[in-house]
Amino acid sequence: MTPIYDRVALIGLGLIASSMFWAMKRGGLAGHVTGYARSAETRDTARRIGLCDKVCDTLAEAVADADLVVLAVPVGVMGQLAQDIAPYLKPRATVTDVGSVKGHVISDVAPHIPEGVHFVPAHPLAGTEHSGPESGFATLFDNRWCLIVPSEGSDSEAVETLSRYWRGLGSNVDVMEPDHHDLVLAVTSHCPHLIAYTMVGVADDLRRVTDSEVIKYSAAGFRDFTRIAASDPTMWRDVFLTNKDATLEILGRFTEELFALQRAIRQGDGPLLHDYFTRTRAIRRGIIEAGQDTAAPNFGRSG
Ligand SMILES: NC(=O)c1ccc[n+]([C@@H]2O[C@H](COP(=O)([O-])OP(=O)(O)OC[C@H]3O[C@@H](n4cnc5c(N)ncnc54)[C@H](O)[C@@H]3O)[C@@H](O)[C@H]2O)c1
Ligand SMILES: O=C(O)C(=O)C[C@]1(C(=O)O)C=C[C@@H](O)C=C1
Repeated sequence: MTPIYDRVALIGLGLIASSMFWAMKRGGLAGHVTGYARSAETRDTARRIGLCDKVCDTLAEAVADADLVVLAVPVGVMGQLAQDIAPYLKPRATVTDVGSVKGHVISDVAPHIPEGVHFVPAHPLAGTEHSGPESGFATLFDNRWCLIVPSEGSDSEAVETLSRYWRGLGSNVDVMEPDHHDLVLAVTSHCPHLIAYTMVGVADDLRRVTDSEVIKYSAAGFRDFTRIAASDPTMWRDVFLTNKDATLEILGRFTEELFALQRAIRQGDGPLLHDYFTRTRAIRRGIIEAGQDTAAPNFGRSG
């Protein structure tokens, strides 16, 4: 297959960048891939496992000839990174990101993108609780959505080429406005993570009372929470600090619903609880019927 980009640079060699590298190789999407990570230890690991055709010791070398530069670092440092790479970008290159929040990333990154370089933000709706260069795998993006969130004035040809690239990585592609993206993700990803973090925190408090029983008798529901709550603390701190308005809006609604259910339990209101759970079961069934239940733990992992 003819590569979609001759040269790709991956900045930040964690779960998403390493999965992208293996998926690019599988699909023959890039001629040559450079990689850069901040720490020498991560760069050494990347070299040892054959991640990237060349692992560079400087940002300048990694991005210099790249047709596509992928920012795959926590959302809180995207702006600084864009500023650092700006002087070395090739004219007509495309810069993209994979950050979980879009509005904040766009306002932090866009001002640093030089004239003649295209900026096309994106977000793959695929991940695991693991992080780092060794956590990636080629099938991570298969049959998952990637949302392309063009910033003001994004070049339409650059958007089309990046969409083709994401389809080559295995994803379905949709285009979305930044504010809408951040609200949708607050509902489907950000607040569920916060709730999981909270529930595991509650259990941890309780553990002091029940000793190790929380771990020993951990039921499937709680275990699902602990998987999510094991996700990278830096990444998730940055998500909440940068998607503040949308997550606070959804948490407000969540708290109201929780109070309503709490009152139903106190008042022994069985019909309310039954109706509520019937409605939520229908949502789950709708997801399965739409073929979207690809988020099960380790879905698609080979080992
Ligand atoms: N993990 C997921 O489920 C998931 C899914 C979709 C999108 N994302 C987004 O993708 C991005 C990367 O997440 P990940 O899961 O690959 O994280 P990760 O922790 O596996 O990797 C992030 C990498 O960025 C590096 N890094 C951190 N600060 C840096 C800096 N200032 N300069 C250079 N490198 C720096 C880290 O050392 C690490 O190698 C984040 O913006 C995240 O929001 C994550
Ligand atoms: O499957 C998981 O472990 C994830 O948390 C992946 C997940 C999600 O919430 O679905 C997490 C953050 C992203 O930005 C996109 C995907």
